[in-house]
Parts: sequence; structure tokens; C-alpha cells
Amino acid sequence: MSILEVRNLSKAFGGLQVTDDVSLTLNPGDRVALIGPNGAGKTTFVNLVTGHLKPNAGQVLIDGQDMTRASPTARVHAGLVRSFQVTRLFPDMTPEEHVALAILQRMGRAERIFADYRAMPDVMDEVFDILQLLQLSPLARTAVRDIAYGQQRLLEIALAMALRPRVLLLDEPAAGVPASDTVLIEKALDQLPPALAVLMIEHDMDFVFRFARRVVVLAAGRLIFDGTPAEVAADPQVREAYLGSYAE
Ligand SMILES: Nc1ncnc2c1ncn2[C@@H]1O[C@H](COP(=O)(O)OP(=O)(O)OP(=O)(O)O)[C@@H](O)[C@H]1O
Repeated sequence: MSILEVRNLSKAFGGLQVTDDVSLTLNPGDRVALIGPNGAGKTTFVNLVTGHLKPNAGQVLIDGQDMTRASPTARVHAGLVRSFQVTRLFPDMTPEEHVALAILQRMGRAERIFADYRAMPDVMDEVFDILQLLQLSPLARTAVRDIAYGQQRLLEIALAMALRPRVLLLDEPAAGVPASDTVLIEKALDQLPPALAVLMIEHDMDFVFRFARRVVVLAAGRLIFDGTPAEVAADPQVREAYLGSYAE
């Protein structure tokens, strides 16, 4: 069964139709890139899926359950998690502390963060596993302010993983990361659990073609393509709307 099903989702801001009858299904293990020109409606679509915006029409089902009217928090509990933003990290806190806090929040024990989380073996084991998954273990106890931007972006994904997602939404995970560090992000994404479904907004087409096994294209709010990376590069409508020289 699909883990995320979006049915005929629409959203308008005033007279501007920003999401126009979009349907999309994600299955466990999917690696999907969501691409499209600036202003195509990618961020709006993700905000509708996470519940940060309310649609004018359509449905969002998580694991077969209609969550269209559910809060963002309820959707997180159902397994739909988006990565945090670097701007929401605390510069004085370490990756270990961030991940421990996210785990404790998930467990409903967040009041323990300033007490003794290091004395909780279950929490510490999980912190260790998540930092290792994102290849952040060597920086576990370094303040975020002293960590390279690419690794701060990995910490965003680590925090999302601490919430035990079944669907992970990533908003341009490599944006702002120097080209020399992009490979760190790619390697870490390669290590994500095989059953996790990942939907990634990304502008860097080299990254998209390396990561995605499926690409969906939004243009002017409409989903104009859903297929493999090889198919997307050959599609005349996508070439015209977006890809330009990447399709050559
Ligand atoms: N809260 C809002 N109120 C009014 N218009 C909005 C709002 N949010 C987005 N828009 C408009 O909706 C359109 C789609 O925006 P959106 O940010 O979803 O596109 P995007 O594909 O994510 O773009 P980018 O790639 O530049 O991030 C744009 O024209 C934008 O100006």
C-alpha cells in the first residue's frame, strides 16, 4: 500500500492558482525528486502535504488514513516528517544535544533534556545511531556554530530521522552547500533506510539525477510529468518548461 497519497490537491492565493489538481503517490522505498521552475508551487505543495497550509480542494492520505484536516503534529506522528531548517538550529548546542532533544520530544520526555539524557542508555544509543547514519559522529560534541554548513544541513536530516519518519520531505538539502561538500550530503542520503520514502525538492539537476529513481515536475501549479530520470530528460514538455540544457 502507498504510504502517502495526495489526491487532486488544489490551492489558490487570491486569484493565483498555485496548486492545481495535483495527485501523487509515494510508496515505501521511493526516492522522488520534485522539480520545477521558480514559483512553480513546489514549496506550497509541500506545505499542503505537511498541513502547514490548508488546501481549497483535495485530500492527503498517510498510510491510507485521510489526514487532510489533521495538524502538522498529527501528521508527524503518522510518519510524515520534513527536515528542519538550519535557521532553526541552536548555535551553542551540539549535534548530540539536538538529536537527544528531538528523540526526547518524540518520546514525550523533552523536560529531561537539561537533566540527564546521557544517563539514558536507550536515548544515547539512538543518538549514536542517528549521528552515525548521517556521518556526524566525529562532530557529536562540537557546537553547531563551529560546524560547516553542509554538516549543519545533515543535522537537519538527523533531527527529522529522530522522529522516525516513514515519509521524509527534504527541501533543497544541498542548497547553499559548497560543491566540494555536496558529496557528503549525497553519501548520507544513500545510507537512509531502504523502506523510507523520500520526496526531495531540489534545483541541482546533477544531484537530482544521482539521487532520484523517479522525478515529478511541477509547472505553474500543475504536475506535468511523473517518471524516471531518463524519461524526464527526454520529455519535450519538461524540456520546454524547465530543463533547458540539462536535456541536451
Ligand atoms: N502565502 C502566499 N500568499 C500569496 N502568494 C503566495 C504565497 N506563497 C506562495 N505564493 C505564490 O505562489 C507561487 C508559488 O510559490 P512557491 O514558493 O510554492 O513556488 P516554488 O516552486 O517553491 O518556488 P521556488 O523554487 O522559487 O522556491 C509564487 O507565485 C508565489 O509568489
